[in-house]
This record gives sequence, C-alpha cells and structure tokens, in this order.
Amino acid sequence: MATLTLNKLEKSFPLGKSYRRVLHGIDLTLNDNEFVSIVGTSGCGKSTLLSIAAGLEDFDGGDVLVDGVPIEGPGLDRGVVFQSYTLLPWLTARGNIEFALKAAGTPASECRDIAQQHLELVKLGNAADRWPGELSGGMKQRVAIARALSYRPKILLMDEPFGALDAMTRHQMQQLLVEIWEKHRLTVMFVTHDIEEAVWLSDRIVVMGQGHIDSTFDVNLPRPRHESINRTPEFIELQHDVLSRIQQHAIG
Ligand SMILES: Nc1ncnc2c1ncn2[C@@H]1O[C@H](COP(=O)(O)OP(=O)(O)OP(=O)(O)O)[C@@H](O)[C@H]1O
Repeated sequence: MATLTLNKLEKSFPLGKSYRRVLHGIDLTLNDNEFVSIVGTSGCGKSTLLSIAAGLEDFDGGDVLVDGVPIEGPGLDRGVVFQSYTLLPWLTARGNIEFALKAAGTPASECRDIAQQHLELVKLGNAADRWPGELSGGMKQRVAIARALSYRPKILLMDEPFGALDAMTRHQMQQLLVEIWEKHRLTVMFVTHDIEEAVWLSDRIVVMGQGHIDSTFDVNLPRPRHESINRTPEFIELQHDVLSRIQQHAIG
C-alpha cells in the first residue's frame, strides 16, 4: 500500500528582497498503485512539487504524507529518477546500484544479488560491469531506474526521466516502465512535457497552472495499452483536451 498526499502545500523561493510564490494550496492525492502524470507550462512548479514529495526540497506550509504519515526528508519509501543522468562515473552499473543499497542499509552480502536482479529487471543483466561512460543515454536511465527500485520503494517519483532520449529509445523506455509498474504495482508521480507520453502511461493527468492545480483528467483507456491505442479517437481527444488546458495557461 502506498498513497502520497500533498495537502495545502505552499512554497516560495527568495526573489531579490522579496519572495516568489511558486506553489500555492496544492491538494493532490496519489492513490495506491496509481500512475499520475503532472503536466503544465514551463516554470509552473512541476519539478518543485516533485522535489518536495521526494523530500529533497523543503516547503513553507501544508503537509506531505506517505500512507498518512508526514515525511521527514528523503526516505526509502520513495525512489527518484531525474532527467539528467545521475550515475556515479567511477562505479560500474552494478556498482552504482550496490552503492545505493549500502547507503540504504542493505547487508553487504545481499547487495550484489539485489543489484543484479534489478539490472535484469531493466534488461541490462549483461551490462553489469560496464561503466556509465560506456552506456547509451537509454541504458543509463535504465540503470537509474534499477537503482531507484532496488531498495523497494512503494512510490516512484520521476522528473522528465525520458526527456533527453531520442524518440525510439523513449518509446522503448515507456514500455519498460509500464511493464515494471504492472509487475511491482508502484504508485508513480511522473512529470513530463510530452502529452502523448502522459496519456499513454497514466491513470490520471494533473494539469498545473502557475503554482496551482488547474484540472485533472482520468485516463479511462483500457490496459494493457497497445501501441495502436494512440490512434483511437478517445486517445486523440484526451490528448487534445489536456493540451487545450495547458495552452489556456500559456495564453493567459
Ligand atoms: N532553487 C530555486 N530558487 C529560486 N527559484 C526557483 C528555484 N527552483 C525553481 N525556482 C522557480 O520556481 C518556479 C517553478 O520552477 P519549476 O522548476 O518547479 O518549474 P517546472 O514546471 O518544473 O518547469 P520546467 O517545465 O521548465 O522544468 C520557476 O519560476 C523557477 O524559476
């Protein structure tokens, strides 16, 4: 079980001698096993929201709760994947995962096997001894996902994880993510600029305006979602509706 609740969340950043209010009154609950995408114009506060949920950024008011319990900074109940490759260059693919496992308090004798299992989960079982510099962008992101999942978080927080990948690799990564999500039944918060990606992956899409939630869309498309689903009228209509909401904010 894992629910993530953001309750009346407030966040400001210093701006000169004053403050810029970046999030105001965010109320959002991600239900157990739910895949929720956050979309919105650049600068509306998506990454700040995700960083707060990860416990990496503090906040000025409100609550962040996992299964009803307030978070106190980062925790093993939440795995995080960012757009930029965050692997340590001096450790192999497996070494990067072992490093995270050790930091999470996993007994040293178990780290190697768990790391290998998770590399296999992301279809990189044969690349365990490769260095980050020898991996493609997609492979690096697969290692980052394996690392985030290795200590068995209940919630996965992803900030434009496929934003730097080419279209084909991005598509493969989306399919892999859905496969993993279906197997592990994680609760996912997924920040993206790609509306087609959001519709294809999500149970629900949250559109943010500047610092607030504008609207939410339930994605009632059947699962598993085959590639051809993005050509159905339902898919295209939803994509159009989400884009229209975002554009309302871009315009004014
Ligand atoms: N550390 C910081 N200090 C000051 N202002 C910040 C900081 N981080 C973010 N901001 C500001 O907060 C606002 C929201 O930023 P955030 O990165 O959350 O937006 P975003 O929706 O994720 O944008 P993008 O889609 O471009 O990544 C922006 O105006 C940004 O300039």
